[in-house]
Amino acid sequence: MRLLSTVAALRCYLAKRRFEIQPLTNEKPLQYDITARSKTAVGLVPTMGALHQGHVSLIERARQENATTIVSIFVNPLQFGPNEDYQRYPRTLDKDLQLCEEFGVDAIFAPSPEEMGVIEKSIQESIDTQVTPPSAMISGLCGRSRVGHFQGVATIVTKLFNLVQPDRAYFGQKDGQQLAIIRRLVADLNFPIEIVACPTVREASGLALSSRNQYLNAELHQQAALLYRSLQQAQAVFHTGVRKSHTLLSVVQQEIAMASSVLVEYIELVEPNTLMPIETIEEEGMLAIAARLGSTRLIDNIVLRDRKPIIAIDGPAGAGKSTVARQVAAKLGLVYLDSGAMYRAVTWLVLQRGIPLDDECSIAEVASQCFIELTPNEDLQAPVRVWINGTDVTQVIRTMEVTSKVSTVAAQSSVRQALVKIQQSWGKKGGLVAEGRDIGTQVFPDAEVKIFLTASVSERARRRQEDYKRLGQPEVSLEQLERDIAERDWKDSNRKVSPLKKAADAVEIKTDGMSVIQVIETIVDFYQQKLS
Ligand SMILES: Nc1ncnc2c1ncn2[C@@H]1O[C@H](COP(=O)(O)OP(=O)(O)OP(=O)(O)O)[C@@H](O)[C@H]1O
Ligand SMILES: CC(C)(CO)[C@@H](O)C(=O)[O-]
Ligand code: BAL
Repeated sequence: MRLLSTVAALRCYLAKRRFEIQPLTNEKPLQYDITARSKTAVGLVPTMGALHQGHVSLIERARQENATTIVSIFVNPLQFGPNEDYQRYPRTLDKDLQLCEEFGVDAIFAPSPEEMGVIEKSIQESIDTQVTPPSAMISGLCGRSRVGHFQGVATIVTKLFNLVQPDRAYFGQKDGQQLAIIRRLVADLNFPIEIVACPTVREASGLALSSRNQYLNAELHQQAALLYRSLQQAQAVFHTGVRKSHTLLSVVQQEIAMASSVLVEYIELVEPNTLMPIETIEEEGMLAIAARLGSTRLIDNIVLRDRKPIIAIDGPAGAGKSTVARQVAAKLGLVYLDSGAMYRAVTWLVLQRGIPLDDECSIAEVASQCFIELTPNEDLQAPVRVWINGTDVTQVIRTMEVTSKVSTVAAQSSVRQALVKIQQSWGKKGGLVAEGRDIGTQVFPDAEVKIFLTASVSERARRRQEDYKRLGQPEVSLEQLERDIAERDWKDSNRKVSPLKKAADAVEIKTDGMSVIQVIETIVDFYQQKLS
């Protein structure tokens, strides 16, 4: 692990690293490895140090998804107000280094304020260029008492993004307002960076881990657990069907009033992306709290979601995902989101327009402007009906030509980005069974049920041979099919964009020796157990 403290060293390290890890095109092991990481991606975990298990969860996620993981440690003066705890903030670099080493971080970037070009003053006193998020996002919640805080965060995060130029950056849901502001920053300033939100890690008492918990004495530490407990009380009331903001907020207020030493700064219910206050939860709401315990200011939040469940089914080619997903959806009265059909529809459009498959820029243009509709077919055995730009392509997307080109088109990052956006907009209300390579990891990381459907290479080769036989296609040897499948697995799990990966919280079903009906029953049982 490298410790880098200057911009020059960081840039040199990244340039070398990016050169060293160029993928070797002929390096294609026959062994299928779902734990393989994207070969060139860089993941950034921005922190202020005093690392704890919350940070470790971000690091672990970054390690899973990238070839290189960089942790930045910088107590940023710009985000502290004149009366805040900048001087007192815990600085534990030696311990942080040990922890990063233990969890496989590749490099730490720990610059001084001078190196970052910021004087040790608040944002109001800074004379340099600043990044100001939309005022509606920084004036409520923490922004009310921490004036200038989010300009300080946005400015330093922009600098870190420009310095590291990561493919992905990892932030905790605990700082929910920060997360929404950074997502907006990335969208508004067109940073080509994926923002990955990680769930809040908590102590057994429910208290969210925070570097500031060290400030609490034993008694306050115990009382601090009330923050999350009060949010959980409101969540329980929400689950009984209450949607009104004032009722949910008063549940939190009543609960928190039990501890005299907890001084509430705010309790608010906002839309999690725009941070606008909401009266009634239509789809989702972030219930957020900030409170003082003695001189320590703590924050926490919980996202309340009123949506029907989503089942995410991922797995390698030939595992039977589409057959299973369609029938699971029908059994449970959910909509089947056929992502394969969406990628086929874009492929059809590309071919129809005569665009060469290596003209990624023209394909990006087509994908980012297309309009796709899917409607379930009454007949369970028949495929979902698909329209692209108003043309019904249900039949034509099943031709050999589209079949042979779809994986090349689907591997292009612009295509995946465009389609993931559409899928996520459909998923807002839930009630879906979606199937693909990255549904549980990228498209719906908060899906209620995640299944990883797989089968051995030999089993999938055998099934494909049977399919070909049934369709009257020329016979292909099992060895050839096994080689093809292993190669496709390798490509799917090693591509830079949305690689095939089993989500950490997915249940694996290996279908060797199982009938389709048995697989469907297993998933339906699991769904019913999980949601009961
Ligand atoms: N308990 C946690 N679970 C998940 N992520 C967390 C947790 N605590 C902090 N993070 C995330 O770690 C990143 C760095 O946060 P930071 O270094 O400010 O730590 P912190 O513990 O939140 O400190 P503080 O509470 O003092 O602000 C942020 O993206 C933050 O959301
Ligand atoms: C994102 C961040 C590292 C910027 O200084 C900080 O706000 C934090 O630790 O959450
Ligand atoms: N948003 C976490 C860092 C801070 O409170 O300044």
